[in-house]
This record gives sequence, C-alpha cells and structure tokens, in this order.
Amino acid sequence: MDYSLYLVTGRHLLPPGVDYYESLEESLKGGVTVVQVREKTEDTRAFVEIAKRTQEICSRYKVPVIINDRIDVALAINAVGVHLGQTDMPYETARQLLPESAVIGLSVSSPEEARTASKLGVDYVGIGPIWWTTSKTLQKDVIGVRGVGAILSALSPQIKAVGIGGVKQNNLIRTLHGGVAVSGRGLDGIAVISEIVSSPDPCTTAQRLLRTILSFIERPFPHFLFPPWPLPFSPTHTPNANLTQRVASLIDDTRSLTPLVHQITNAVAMTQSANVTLALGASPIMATAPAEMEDLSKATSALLVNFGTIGHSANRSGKPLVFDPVAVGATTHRQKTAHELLNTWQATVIKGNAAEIGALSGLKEVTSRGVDSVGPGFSDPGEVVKALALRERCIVVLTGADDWISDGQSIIKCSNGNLLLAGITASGCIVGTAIATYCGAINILTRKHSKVPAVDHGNGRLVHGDMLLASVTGVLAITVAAEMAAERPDVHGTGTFLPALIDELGRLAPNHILARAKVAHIT
Ligand SMILES: Cc1ncc(COP(=O)(O)OP(=O)(O)O)c(N)n1
Ligand SMILES: Cc1ncsc1CCOP(=O)(O)O
Repeated sequence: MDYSLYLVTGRHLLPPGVDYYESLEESLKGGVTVVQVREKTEDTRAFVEIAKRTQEICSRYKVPVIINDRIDVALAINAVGVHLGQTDMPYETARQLLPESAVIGLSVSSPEEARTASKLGVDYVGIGPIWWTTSKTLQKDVIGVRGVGAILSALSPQIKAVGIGGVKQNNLIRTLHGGVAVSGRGLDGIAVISEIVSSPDPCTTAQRLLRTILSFIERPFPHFLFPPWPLPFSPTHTPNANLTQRVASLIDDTRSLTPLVHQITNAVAMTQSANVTLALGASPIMATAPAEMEDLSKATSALLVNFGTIGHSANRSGKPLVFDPVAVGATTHRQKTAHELLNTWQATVIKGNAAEIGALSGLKEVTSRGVDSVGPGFSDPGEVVKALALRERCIVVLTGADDWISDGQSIIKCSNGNLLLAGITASGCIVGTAIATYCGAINILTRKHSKVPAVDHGNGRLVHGDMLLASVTGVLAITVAAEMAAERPDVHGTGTFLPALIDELGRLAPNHILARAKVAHIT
C-alpha cells in the first residue's frame, strides 16, 4: 500500500452540481494513492452500491479501496481493507471476520492509543485530527503537529501512519515537518477529505498535494546529512568548510544584499534592534498589525518574532523565521503560548538565554527571573541545544558567556563577547536581529545561486540556505563588535558602550572576524 495521498470520500462536500464519480476519477488522475469510502448516512444497500462503483473506477488506476467502519460492506465488495475508529468494532474481531490479507487501519489521537495500536499490530493508523476541520464533528480537541510527533514517537516503526484533519495545501509542508518524532520518523502519508473533494479542480489539487508529500517522504537528501526525513531548511555544510571564512564573507555579502528584516519585538528593544539592522547593512521594518503580515512576508527576507504574534505567513512565503522566546520560563502563560506558537508554525532558528532554552527544553538547572537566568548553568550546554534542535527541527542558539549553536547534528561553541553586553537592555534581542539579518541574506543568496523560486515547497524545504552558518554569523557579529566597542578609549561603561557597539557593527568587516573569532566545533 502506498499511503502517500489518501483520499477519504465525502460526497456531501462536493461543489454544487459536481458528480461524485467524475470528481473521484479526476483526483485519481491527479495521483491519489488510496481511497477510503466514507458514508455516514446511507443505507447499507446504497453504501454497497457506491463502494462497488468506487472500486471499479479505482481499479482502473490500480488504487486500493478501504471501507470506513463497515466490515460487511468491505466483505461485500471484496475491498482491500477497512478503517476503524476507537469506538467501532474491535480490531481483533474485525481481523477474525476479514480475510487474512485485509488491511486494517485504526484512528489514534494520543500516544496511549498509538501504543495500543502497536500491540494490536494494526496495518496503519490515521493520526488526528491535526487541525480544525468542519468535515467531521469533533468530539476532542485537535492534536496539532506536535501531537502528531508525540504519537509517532509512541508508535511501532512497523506500523504505517497517515495524518488527517484540516490538512490543506497551505499547511501541508508545516504539517509534514511539524509532525515528526524525536527519532526523525515522519508521516507516511496525508489523508484529506475537503481539500480534494471540495476543490473545483481535484486533479490539480491532488497533483500539488502529492508533489509536496513525495518531496518529504522520498528523502531526496543524502542520508549522512540528516538521516531520516528532510529538515525544514537546507542541509548545513559547516563541519566540512572553513566556518570563520564563510562567516566573514557573509558579513560582507549582506551589505550588498540589504535584506529587509521584519521584526516584531519588545518596545524596549525596538530602536536598538532597528539600529543594529541598519549597522549590519540591512533594512529593518518593525510592523505589528496582523492584517499586513501576509503582504509583508512576501516582501521581506526574514522574520524575527517574540511572543504575541503569528508566523505562518513567513512559513507560507518560504522566509526564515527566528523565534526569540523572551522570558518564556517566567510565567506559565508564556510557556503555553510558546507551545501554541511552535505548534502553529515552523521556526528556522530558536534563540534564547539559558533560562529560556531550559524552559523550552523542560530542564530545571536554570530558571528565570524576569528575562534573566538564575541557577548553576547546564552541565552540558552543547547537548541541551542539540536535543532541542532535534526536537523542534530547527537551529537552536543558546546565548551566554559562551554561545552554543546546534542544528541537531553539529554543536558549535562561540566564545567572543564582553561583559558590557550583559549590562545593556535587549542585548539578547539584538543577537536575534543579527541572526534574522543573516538568515535573510543567506536565503536570498541561496535562491539566487540555485535558482529556486521564492516559494517552492515541492522540494520539501521551508527555507533555503545554510541556516547554521547564518546563526553563527549573527552571534559572531554582535560578540566580536562588542569586544571592539569595549576596547575603545571613549567607552567608560554601558552608557557609552551602546552607541560604540552600533558604530563597531557598522564598520564590522571580514578581517575583524578572521582575526578575532573564537569558534570551536564540539561535534
Ligand atoms: C485515514 C483515516 N484516519 C482517521 C479517520 C477517522 O476515523 P473514525 O475515528 O472512525 O471517524 P469516522 O471517519 O468514522 O467519522 C478516518 N476515517 N480515516
Ligand atoms: C474523518 C476525519 N477524522 C479525523 S478528522 C477527519 C476529517 C478530515 O477531513 P478534512 O480533510 O476535510 O479536514
């Protein structure tokens, strides 16, 4: 069975005047790989009739048919299998009634149900509802993409898994990348009703969905880079290359690329962040109105966000998204919001201090006092960033006396900076600004060189470019410029340090990086 694009029928959702069988055939032409006949109100005789004709059409395309809930209908038409819900006939009974070769799928919406399905040995599970849907009256909350990841972690690797519930073209890439277990296991397919059934052009819709799904599940990227399922961003090349040299070049290139960096940040940080962006040779835009996010995401090169905002426009437009979870450990409200935000969109980089990264990782070694960190520190900061990067499938940057950066595979330690940085407000925010600036610049550069369109989810990536390099560059730009500023004779304390820092960022050049960068590859 190829579960890649799993169509669940829904005749009541067809556009007015559209014939069910014609629409079905169009979706098969578009590449649907399995069809489930789902009839909730028809009498048995009508259900059998519909299933039989569906099976005839599907057989011309060599596409298997599964019957929703009804073992008798599946037996009557000799369907490939059935799909059962948690309150339908028990799996063991269905297994006894159906031929040995029958495929049996089970709906699961929690890790517990996934563990039970694993013990039962079902053939596949339907995980959901992932997003809100009107195609079915939901009895429980939606599980979100992080819910999918948790369920996949609890599921036996032998059992196939499709995601279902509210999946549309515009959230598909996010669904695939967000719904991944810590082991790296992703979904084997996506099941949809309305996106195909209600489409005026089911063939094209199915083609587009399938192209994105295949780009994800076919793992076109070399396995040694990141074993199973692709990352949301391009592979990173840092361990094999001269990192400091590449950082120096990116600092130079950025001044000619002038990326437009959209930043939604605290009022206290706004002016500083905007000035830092300008000093790095980029352009800041500090807009906050939700109504303009979609338009802005098309024009800008990168987005930096902290709380209280949305990032799916950036995801949809293929722009890097830097998440700065300011003081996430300070209140439960912030922790809940961070969880909701990360469930909604895919971050490219998460940047935080020890308390913030600790809170996101669920660690207690460092706690929060407002925006500051207190506690003994992490015994192994490199492993902390690596584990969080693997879990969130993005780059993680931990700022502090040493800065730690990981893509879930490599760990890099940067040891530049000056104590005066800790004495000015928003020093963490400006590191986020610098990272977003270089993520934007490298995304422009990569698309230019490889001629990838601005938005191309067909290659399974959300953004293009070596985002690990961009993150290291952001950290080094601020910390190296901070050293240069602190050494100036006109700097006597934090009051004179801040303008000097902006000056030094403005004149930061490749030779400063080459002379001063203290970078170590831990792994
Ligand atoms: C592939 C797939 N996954 C989940 C479901 C939902 O099944 P169920 O929980 O039995 O709900 P109904 O579809 O019967 O309303 C599904 N049908 N297909
Ligand atoms: C049958 C089902 N089970 C969980 S969500 C759902 C409906 C999926 O429909 P849509 O793809 O239109 O959201």
